[in-house]
Amino acid sequence: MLKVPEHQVAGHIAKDGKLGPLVDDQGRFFKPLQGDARGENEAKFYESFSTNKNVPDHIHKYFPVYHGTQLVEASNGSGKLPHLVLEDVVSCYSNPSVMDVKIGSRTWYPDVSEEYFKKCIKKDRATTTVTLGFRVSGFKVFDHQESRFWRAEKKVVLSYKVNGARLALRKFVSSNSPSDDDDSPPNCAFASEVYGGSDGILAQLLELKAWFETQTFYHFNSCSILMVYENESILMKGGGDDEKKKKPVRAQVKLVDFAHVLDGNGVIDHNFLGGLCSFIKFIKDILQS
Ligand SMILES: Nc1ncnc2c1ncn2[C@@H]1O[C@H](COP(=O)(O)OP(=O)(O)OP(=O)(O)O)[C@@H](O)[C@H]1O
Ligand SMILES: O=P(O)(O)O[C@@H]1[C@H](O)[C@H](O)[C@@H](OP(=O)(O)O)[C@H](OP(=O)(O)O)[C@H]1O
Repeated sequence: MLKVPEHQVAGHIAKDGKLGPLVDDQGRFFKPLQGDARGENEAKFYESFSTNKNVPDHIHKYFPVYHGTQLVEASNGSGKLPHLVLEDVVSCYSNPSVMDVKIGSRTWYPDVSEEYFKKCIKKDRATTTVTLGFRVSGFKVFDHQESRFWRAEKKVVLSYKVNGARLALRKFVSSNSPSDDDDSPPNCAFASEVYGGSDGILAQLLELKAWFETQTFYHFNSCSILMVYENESILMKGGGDDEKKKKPVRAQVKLVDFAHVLDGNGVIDHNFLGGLCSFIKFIKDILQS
């Protein structure tokens, strides 16, 4: 039985009769192929990437596993539609905190229509895409004090300027109750466990950066970094039984949304690489502060 994903933080959402992704209980994420070139392009990317032997295994792990396409009953009631069948990257968590960050200082790319260019540049200028080389697209944090999720409001997220983006990255790893109009500064209680450490978010981003410094196969236009972790496992550390103490934090970085990936044609993806470097600097600053 397919259902609407509980932990989706951005993009097209399957509600109010709209077309959006679905998940099953086997850890698979079904993303409908958008009826235009975007769906076809994303499927083409996954076919190419999943069989590309030039991409090292330690890089493949930053992408959802691809299980082909399948006709399934669409969320908008329009009958069976082709869907990408992907690994549901949050299915192994019980209460995941999730953030989607769109990377790049532009989301448009050469040869798009005038209409698409205008739509993109408007949003790129209104958000931190142009100024920072990335923008937060959405996030949710598991609030332990209240034992429930807190979700950032989409219109607030899309209005972030530099300080808003910095604050969001701090809230994402804080244990004091988050809110959009909270005066108390985020305490960054989970920063060192989630962003830091030998297998934390920063280490993973640096591994990705090293690949982006040389890879010229693909240009990842308008693609997002998804960060996921479980704060429950951090809070349980140091107390409780041994099993709980051993539960790993499992902070993960995954790349998602490949509807606008182009062939790299032997050229470095400097739009993604530049955005990634800028994003890394923000994460480093939080760790150092
Ligand atoms: N493989 C996955 N596993 C779990 N969640 C995912 C996966 N892929 C995407 N998501 C969730 O869905 C959201 C939207 O994903 P994606 O960007 O691929 O969709 P989209 O509708 O093409 O978005 P946009 O409108 O920004 O182009 C992500 O922010 C994330 O929360
Ligand atoms: O950031 P938001 O507010 O969620 O807005 C969406 C986001 O900009 C997507 O990147 C875009 O899809 P493309 O990048 O594929 O164009 C989508 O366009 P759409 O609504 O025309 O699908 C927007 O709705």
